[in-house]
Amino acid sequence: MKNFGNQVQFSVYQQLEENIIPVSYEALEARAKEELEAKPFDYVAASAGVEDTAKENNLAFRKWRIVPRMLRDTADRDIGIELFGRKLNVPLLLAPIGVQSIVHPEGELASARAAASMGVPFIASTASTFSLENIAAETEEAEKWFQLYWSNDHELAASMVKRAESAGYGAIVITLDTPMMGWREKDIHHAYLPFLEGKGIGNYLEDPMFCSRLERSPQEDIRSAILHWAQVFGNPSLTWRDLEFIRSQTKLPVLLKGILHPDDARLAVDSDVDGLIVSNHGGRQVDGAITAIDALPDIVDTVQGEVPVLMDSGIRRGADMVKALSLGASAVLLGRPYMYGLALAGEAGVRQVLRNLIADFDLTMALSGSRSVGELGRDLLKRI
Ligand SMILES: Cc1cc2nc3c(=O)[nH]c(=O)nc-3n(C[C@H](O)[C@H](O)[C@H](O)COP(=O)(O)O)c2cc1C
Ligand SMILES: CCCCCCC(=O)C(=O)O
Repeated sequence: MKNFGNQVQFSVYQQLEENIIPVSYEALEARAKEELEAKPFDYVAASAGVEDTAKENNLAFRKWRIVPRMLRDTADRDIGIELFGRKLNVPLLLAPIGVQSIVHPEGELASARAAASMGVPFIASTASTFSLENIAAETEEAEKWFQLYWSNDHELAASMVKRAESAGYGAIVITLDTPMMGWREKDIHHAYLPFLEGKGIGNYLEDPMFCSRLERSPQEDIRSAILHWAQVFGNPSLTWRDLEFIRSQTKLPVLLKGILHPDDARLAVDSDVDGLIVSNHGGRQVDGAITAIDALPDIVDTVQGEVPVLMDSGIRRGADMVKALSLGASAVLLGRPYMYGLALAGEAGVRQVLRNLIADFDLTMALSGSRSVGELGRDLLKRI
């Protein structure tokens, strides 16, 4: 993408393009709160405990300041990168987010289409409303990854990985931080878990291994299928030794999501994984956990470039992207902002969230004196 920020500014200032959703993240969230019922809004917006980590995820970015460089000829620039041998328009992916139909009936299908139209890889969650095959069909050749919640039924986990490979997904992301749900006070207050209403289990209901475990098909007895899902969803007994099993099931790159400790980063690299995602799950799991941007530098130093290190949790604006990439992230994942775009305007809303973020990133990078992502480095930042 060349000089994308200028193109967007031009078309918006000239009113060639309309703003269909609020531009600022804070206004976007506030509008989504007005539009959605309390239960689904809180499911997306809220986090674990007193939500300290969720708040700090955003504030921690402010402890890093960009020190822009001048007279560096940024007239002609390119924000593309290469990841696992594929070219990406921008160092950005859509984070895996489950059960998107609670905010919009087209859920993941709309988000995946918007991502594909912007050249941004979509990471489909195991907990998607729609099956991974249906999501893949919406995006055809576009780059997409599959996120695995590793069931305590190993054959079910293997079956999902194989389905993802057949459906054209380009990488497997194993999320390690959610073998069970964190203590999410607002959801508990509402007594709300969408999965128990049969939402967000499309990948299970269409899985032959899952269905083979049921006495009756989900069409005949959805209640039993939901109860079985609740029994097999997570696997808190996994250890580093188990990773070899998933590795043996696929030739795709395997990334681990939810790494925060440098020692775990080392163990991951030594376990032959292909990439890491530094993440605290948007503060939804361990309240009080270190923020992802604070965890990132030590992990990058530990990994020493052996595998790409991606990050999420708190990416809201272009400056956040510049800071994460300057600290050594290869790319970042966007989470809640696109869910609010989806809630307000479906596919077009997600596209506009992406448009604004990418334009902001392009301009912030250029105004800081870099022509390409490869030029971003720690020398551009000061910690205050
Ligand atoms: C509503 C919601 C559902 C999520 N579902 C998943 C999921 O199914 N799998 C997963 O790995 N992460 C999931 N996440 C975590 C995101 O992938 C990402 O780590 C998080 O949103 C980053 O925080 P941020 O959105 O505040 O930037 C979910 C997050 C939200 C808000
Ligand atoms: C039983 C836990 C399912 C969680 C799936 C969605 C998710 O990751 C989230 O944060 O919410």
